[in-house]
Amino acid sequence: MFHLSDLKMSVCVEEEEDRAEPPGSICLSMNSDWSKQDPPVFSSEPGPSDTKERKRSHVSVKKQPTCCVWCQDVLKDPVSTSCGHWFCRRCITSYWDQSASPGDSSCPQCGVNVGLQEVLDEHKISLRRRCEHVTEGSDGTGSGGTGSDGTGSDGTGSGTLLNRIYTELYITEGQSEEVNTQHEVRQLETAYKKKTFSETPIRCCDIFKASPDQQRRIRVVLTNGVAGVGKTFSVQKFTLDWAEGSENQDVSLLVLLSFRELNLIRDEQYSLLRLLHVFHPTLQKVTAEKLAVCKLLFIFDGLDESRLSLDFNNHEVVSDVTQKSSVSVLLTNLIQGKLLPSALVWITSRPAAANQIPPSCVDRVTEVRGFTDVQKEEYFRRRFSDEDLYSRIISHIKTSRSLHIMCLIPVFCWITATVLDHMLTTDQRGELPKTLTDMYSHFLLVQTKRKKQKYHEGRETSPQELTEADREVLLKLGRLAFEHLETGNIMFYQEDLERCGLNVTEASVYSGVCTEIFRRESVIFQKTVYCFVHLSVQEFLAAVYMFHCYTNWNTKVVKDFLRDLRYNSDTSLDDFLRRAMVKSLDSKKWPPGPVCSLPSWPLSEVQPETLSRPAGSDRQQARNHPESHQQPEGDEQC
Ligand SMILES: Nc1ncnc2c1ncn2[C@@H]1O[C@H](COP(=O)(O)OP(=O)(O)OP(=O)(O)O)[C@@H](O)[C@H]1O
Repeated sequence: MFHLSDLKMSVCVEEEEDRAEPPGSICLSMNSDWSKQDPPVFSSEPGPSDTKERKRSHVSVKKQPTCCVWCQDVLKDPVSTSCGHWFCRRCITSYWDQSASPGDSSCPQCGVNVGLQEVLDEHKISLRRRCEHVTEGSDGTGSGGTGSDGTGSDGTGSGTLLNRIYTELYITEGQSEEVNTQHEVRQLETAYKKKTFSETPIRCCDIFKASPDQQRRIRVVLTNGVAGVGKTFSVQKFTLDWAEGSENQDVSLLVLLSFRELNLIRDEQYSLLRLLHVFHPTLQKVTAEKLAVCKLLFIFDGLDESRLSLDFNNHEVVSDVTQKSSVSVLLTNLIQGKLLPSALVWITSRPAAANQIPPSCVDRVTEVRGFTDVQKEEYFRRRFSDEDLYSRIISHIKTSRSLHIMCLIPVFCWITATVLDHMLTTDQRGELPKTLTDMYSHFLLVQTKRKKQKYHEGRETSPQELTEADREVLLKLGRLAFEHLETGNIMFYQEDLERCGLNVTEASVYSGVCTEIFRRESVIFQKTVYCFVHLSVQEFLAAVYMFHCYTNWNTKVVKDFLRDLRYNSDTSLDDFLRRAMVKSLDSKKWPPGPVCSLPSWPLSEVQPETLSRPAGSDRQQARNHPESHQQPEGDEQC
C-alpha cells in the first residue's frame, strides 16, 4: 500500500551530462518504491523534448506562465512539476516542507504525485505504442498492394502508421434519428439524399469540450455510428493524440478498453482497479489512493459487440475501486457516476445497440457520419501518391452511385482502395467491380491471390478463378461466420475453427486467407482468439455460406435460418432472398451490416455467384444428384 509519508524527498541538481532537460533542471530523488525508476524531472524551462522516450511522454509542454500557481505572484526562479504546473522554487519547497505528510511530493495544484507521474508517463508510452500502428483490417504487409504508398508497411512490420492514413471524419452532435435500427445502407442513402452534412462538426479531440452555449460539464459521451464508419479509429486517434501530448492534457490517465476484450471476463469477479491492472499492465503500480488523485478518462469501444448484460436497474452499488463485482456492475456504476464520479466516460456503439445506455446517464450524444465527399477524396489522396492511379480510382467510384454512396463509410473506402489498387496495378482485364457484392467478392479474391503469391502456391490463377481448395476454405470460413453471427459472436477460439473443419496450423500456413481474413487478437489470459478483420467481412462470408446452402439444397440449414416452415426445395431465389432480407431487417440483436443489406439494393445488382456457383447450375446439379438433398449439415457441403 502506498502512503505519501513513505516518500522522502529532496531537491537536487541533475548531472550535466545525463541531463535531458536544459541546464538548470532540478530533479527529485525519493526514498520509495518509485525511486527505483528514473527520477522525475522538474524542468526550469519548457520546450519540446524528443531525445528521450521518457521525456516525450511528459505532459504537453505548455508555454511558461508568468505567475506562480501557488503565490500568484511573478514567477521567481521558476520550476515546473512534470504534471505541467509552474512554481517559484521557494514556494514549492516551502509547501513541501510544511506539508502535513512528511515527504509529500504531490503537486500543490493538481495533487498529482511526482512518482505517480512517472507511471502515468510509462502508460502514455505504452498507449502510444499500441495506437500509433493500425492493422487497417489486414495484416502488417499493408493492404494497399504495389501501387499504394500510403498504406504499406512502415518498415516495422507491425502495420500502418495511424497518423499517416488517418483522415478527418465528419462527427456531429446528437443523433440523426432516435435509436435507428434501420438498415445501415438505407441510413446512409437517406443521409446522402438529405444532404444532412450541414451541422457544425465536432472534432474528435473535442468530444468532451462543451460548446459555448453549454454550461454543464460533459462527463459521459456516447458516440454512435454505423459499421465501419470509424468509431474505433476515432478512439485510437483520440488516444494517440493524448499519449503524444498534443490534446486533452488535462486528463491525467486514459484507460482504453473494448467491449470485445471485456467479454472475455464477463463471468468473472473483478475490482475496477484489478481490471485496470490486467488490461493495462503498465498501471500495475497504481493504487486506489493514486487513482483518486488522477483525472480519469475511460473509453469503452464497441458496445454493439458487448456480451455483458448491462442492467441499469440493478441496485448493487460499487463505489470503491477495490470492491469486486461483475464487469457489468462495475460498468453501470461507473457510467452512472457511483464509482469514480469525476471520471469521464466515452462509449462508442453502432446505433441499434446504443439504447443499452439510458439517456439520463449520457451528457452528450455524438454521431460519426463517415467521410464527406471532400474527406473521401482526401482519404484516397493519402493512400495513392500516384496521381494517375488516384484519378482513375476516384473517377471509377464516381461512375457508380452505390459505390460513391458507400464510400461514405471508411471501411468501404479501404476495401475499394485495396481491390481497385490491385486490379489497376496488375495485369487484370475485365470490368472493375461496381456493386457491394462484387466489391466484397473481389476483396476475398484479392486476398486469396495474395496468399498464393506469398506462399508460391500452385499455378497462377486469374483473379476470377478459385481452386476447389480455395472454395472449400472460404466456405468453411463462411460457415464459421454464419454460425457465430447467428449467436452474436465475433470472437473465435481454436475449437470453434476446428468445429467448422478449419485446422489452425493449416490455417496459419493458409495465411493468405487466414492472416488476411483473421487477425490474432492480443492474447489475454494466454488464450489466442480470432476474429474476422471486420464484422462486415464476417457478414459477407455468412451471406455467401447461406447462398451456397440454398444453391446446394441444404434445406435444413436454410430452414433453420429462416425459421420458415413454408421454405422448401422449390423456393425460388427471389423468394429466398426476400425472406432472408425480412429476417435480417427484423433482427434486433445484430442490425445487419453492409453485406446483409444486399437485398436492399436492386436485386439485379446482386451477383453472389462470384464465390458460389450460379443458382441455376447448382440447383440443376442437385437435381441430377439427389443424394445432395440428404446432406443434413453444412460441413459436408463445405
Ligand atoms: N478516419 C479514418 N481514416 C482512415 N481510415 C479509416 C478512418 N476510419 C476508419 N477507417 C478505415 O475503416 C476501417 C474500419 O474503421 P473502424 O474499425 O474504426 O470502424 P467502426 O466504426 O469501429 O466499425 P464497427 O462498428 O464495425 O466496429 C478501418 O480499419 C480503416 O481501414
